[in-house]
Amino acid sequence: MTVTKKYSGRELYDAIGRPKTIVAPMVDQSELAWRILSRRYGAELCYTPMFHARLFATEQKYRDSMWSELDGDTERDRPLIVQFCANDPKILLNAAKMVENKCDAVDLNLGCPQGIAKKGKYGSFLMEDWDLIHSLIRNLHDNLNVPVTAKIRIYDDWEKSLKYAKMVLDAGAQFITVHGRTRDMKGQATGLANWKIIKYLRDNLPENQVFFANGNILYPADLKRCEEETSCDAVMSAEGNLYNPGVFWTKDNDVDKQFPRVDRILREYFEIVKTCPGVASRHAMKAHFFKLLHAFLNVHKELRPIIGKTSVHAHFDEWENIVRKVEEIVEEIYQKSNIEEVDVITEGEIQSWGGSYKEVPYWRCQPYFRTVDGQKQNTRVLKVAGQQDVSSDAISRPGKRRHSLAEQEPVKKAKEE
Ligand SMILES: Cc1cc2nc3c(=O)[nH]c(=O)nc-3n(C[C@H](O)[C@H](O)[C@H](O)COP(=O)(O)O)c2cc1C
Repeated sequence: MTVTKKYSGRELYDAIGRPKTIVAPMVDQSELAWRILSRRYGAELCYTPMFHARLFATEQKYRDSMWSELDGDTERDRPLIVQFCANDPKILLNAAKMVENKCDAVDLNLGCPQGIAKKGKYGSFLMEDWDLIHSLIRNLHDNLNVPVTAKIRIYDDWEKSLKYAKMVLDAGAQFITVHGRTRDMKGQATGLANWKIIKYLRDNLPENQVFFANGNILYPADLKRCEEETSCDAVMSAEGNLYNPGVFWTKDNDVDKQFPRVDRILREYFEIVKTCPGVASRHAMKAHFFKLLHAFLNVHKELRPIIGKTSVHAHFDEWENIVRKVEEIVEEIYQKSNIEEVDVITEGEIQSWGGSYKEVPYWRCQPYFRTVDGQKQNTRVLKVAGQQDVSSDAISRPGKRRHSLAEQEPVKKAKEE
């Protein structure tokens, strides 16, 4: 069936309110509850985690584990783009048809760099087979009621990257997201995303093309910097959003929105999880607790094993105890300390990626930095809390971060392939 009228990219972008801030597709992490929370903190468009098209199309159990009746809900979960990995146009279409009335577009994952994606031939391992990519996108473009979009990685070769992006658009992709890393930039070799090539692609694609940039967002201020440096329509964040949902808050400099207190955000998130049907939001909960509390747990280490051993299937009361404990600890911090003096977000030195480092108290959400030696983390934050002082040299560039989850989670989910 050929669809007679559906939005072009620019029409769709306008129709969904010209979003500027985007929650990236993240396996096990951009599920319904997280999206609802992120939207409250400034995310204007969200992607689902990558769903495996064949499993989604053929296995009810898999589908139920990924998708609930509230996903794509017009009140709470839009605008929404559903992402699939696939290598068979018919199967992809079958999967996409199942969600086409519950989302604003369907995205093809062309970025997963995992070994499992290599084995199953999907994600970034389709980069060797442009004909297949073309037919995957074209078939959706011709037959789906909603537009198709694509998220790509780059090649080392800028010209090849440009030809590649043009091919993806020629096939029918209406939005293109460029993650400014090559397929080999993963694990220890993740490195910095290259905004210059993102800009190069932007400049050499049709002016009207809806274009999103992805990579290296740590602070709200990085969003504007990225937009200016790449001329993109909107900026997508994955890790920055996971460690601090406030990363998308740009309306004002409200510290409570940009760097939320961990006790408050944890409570807010937990209450949202309780309202979400299906299992995906529950399954993702433990990982979200750890990330939201990352800096906090470096100080209150005693909570780590408690969270670690609490099952995602445990009664909510067990999780409630953890949330309460965090609330008590932060309450105590505010009672004991002269918070006026320490609870200040100050600008640090300019880092080599171009942004400025901020000193954020450990009881507030903040980006995750790994140190050069991989041993100590968030040492600057501890310094603010008066517990430790270290040289700024101990802080690595964001490029030293390892996207361990980015690399591992898709393996877990897609291992049936
Ligand atoms: C936990 C996690 C899961 C991810 N899962 C997906 C995914 O399902 N689909 C996808 O296209 N990219 C996935 N990615 C990659 C991100 O969407 C993003 O392209 C990458 O992390 C770079 O953005 P960042 O620098 O803001 O983290 C994942 C990343 C993380 C951290």
